[in-house]
Amino acid sequence: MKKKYEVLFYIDKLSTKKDQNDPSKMVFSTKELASHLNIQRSNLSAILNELVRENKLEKIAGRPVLYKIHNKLDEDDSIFNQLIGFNGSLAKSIQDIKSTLLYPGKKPVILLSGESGTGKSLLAKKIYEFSKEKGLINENGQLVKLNCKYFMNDETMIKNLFIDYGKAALEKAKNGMIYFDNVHLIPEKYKSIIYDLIEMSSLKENNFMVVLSSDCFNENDLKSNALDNISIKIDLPSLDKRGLVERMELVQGCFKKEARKIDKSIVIEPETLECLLLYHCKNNIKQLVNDISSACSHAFLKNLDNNSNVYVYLDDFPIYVKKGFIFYKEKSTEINRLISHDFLYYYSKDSIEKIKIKESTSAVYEHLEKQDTSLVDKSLLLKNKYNQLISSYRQYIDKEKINELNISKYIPQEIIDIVKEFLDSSSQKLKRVFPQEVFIVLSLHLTKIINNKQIDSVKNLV
Ligand SMILES: Nc1ncnc2c1ncn2[C@@H]1O[C@H](COP(=O)(O)OP(=O)(O)OP(=O)(O)O)[C@@H](O)[C@H]1O
Repeated sequence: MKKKYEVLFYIDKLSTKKDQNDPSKMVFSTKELASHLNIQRSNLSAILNELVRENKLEKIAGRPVLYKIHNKLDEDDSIFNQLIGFNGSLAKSIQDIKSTLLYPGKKPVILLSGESGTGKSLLAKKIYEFSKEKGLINENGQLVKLNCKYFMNDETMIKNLFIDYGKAALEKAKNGMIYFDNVHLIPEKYKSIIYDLIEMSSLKENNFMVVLSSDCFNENDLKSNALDNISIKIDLPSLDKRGLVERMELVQGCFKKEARKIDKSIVIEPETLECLLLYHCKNNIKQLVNDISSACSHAFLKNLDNNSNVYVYLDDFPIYVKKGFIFYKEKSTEINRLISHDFLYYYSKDSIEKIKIKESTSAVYEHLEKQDTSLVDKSLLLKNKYNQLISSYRQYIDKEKINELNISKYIPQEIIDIVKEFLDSSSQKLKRVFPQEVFIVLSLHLTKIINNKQIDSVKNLV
């Protein structure tokens, strides 16, 4: 690693450890740094001045001259910050990768482990870009990707990996980086090629960095001697483990990207966003990205003739996306915090806007009335709307301690009678008993609709 980055990384690390509330403790003299880093003072001064010129350090004039980090490394790290989750589920992994890369010594070998579609290739690309920016690999060094998937069943290809295609790839990766994808797919007897690859990477005439990726389900297959040389293993979380806030960021990012592609705004209903946050994505982010992209192209083709915004409906997605509603109940609190049900979401290439919709024009009801909405979709939509209704009224009912005995304080008697009659006859027809909560919610909801939200006792409802 270039000495310059060793110095910068060291100061950044010390600044993190020192008391950040006391700026006087975040500064360093050349003497102090020279003794810690074991670099001659004259060489160190030259490096420090270069870092000041590059705007990475600030020089504080005086005796002795002091230096401090201009921007913390984390703050000016625009490469990893492009990843969704850089300050959340990926924060520790990114910090570990940076520390490993910047630590003096020979080039590290990094193993990225995670289920399919969790972002291994994208992270490998960011490692390449970061390494290039920090001078760890050559300015002209290329990123070469070898996917074991394509030669796992082809013995000749595996054997020739270092002779034909492989040789050409190694040549191309000289002074750059090789990303060896899906290494767990290499048959056991050929695993030693990974070991050879790692050995070759450090030879002066090759000098490339090695990043490997593997599916975490097959980790045991990797525990062969061939992989003893790995410097660091990074586990990428599956989409379920990233949490809904990050998933929302991913969904929003995808719609913005699609809007950029078609150069039009994309309009999404809140119910669609809910399903996208909740459905089971077997192939993680990759599947989410693909499902959103195909729905957008489907909607775009339907709207080809007009110049207005492209509306992407739940119907444009496959049925398994719509089934996301099934999980609404267990995640309703978090979903309600993230998605506003009375708004339509407009995505353009560089902005997201929310526009209020009236209850009467709610997209859900429009959908229910549409001829081509299937019965399954209708029942899913209704079930979801019902769950939303219950959870939004429940807070109010709990707060006001409303029950069957005191409900007449809040609801006109005619409405109470109508709801009672309706539930009694439904109960007989459907042969089921409705809980008290259903009676209270229906009464409140009906009052709210009839009075157009003007009754004092219910006007604060959602
Ligand atoms: N942190 C992230 N932020 C934004 N987009 C991401 C992130 N991680 C992955 N993606 C996107 O998800 C998709 C899948 O990512 P990627 O191809 O890197 O996954 P993978 O783990 O290599 O997949 P596979 O195992 O199938 O090869 C890509 O479109 C990528 O841009």
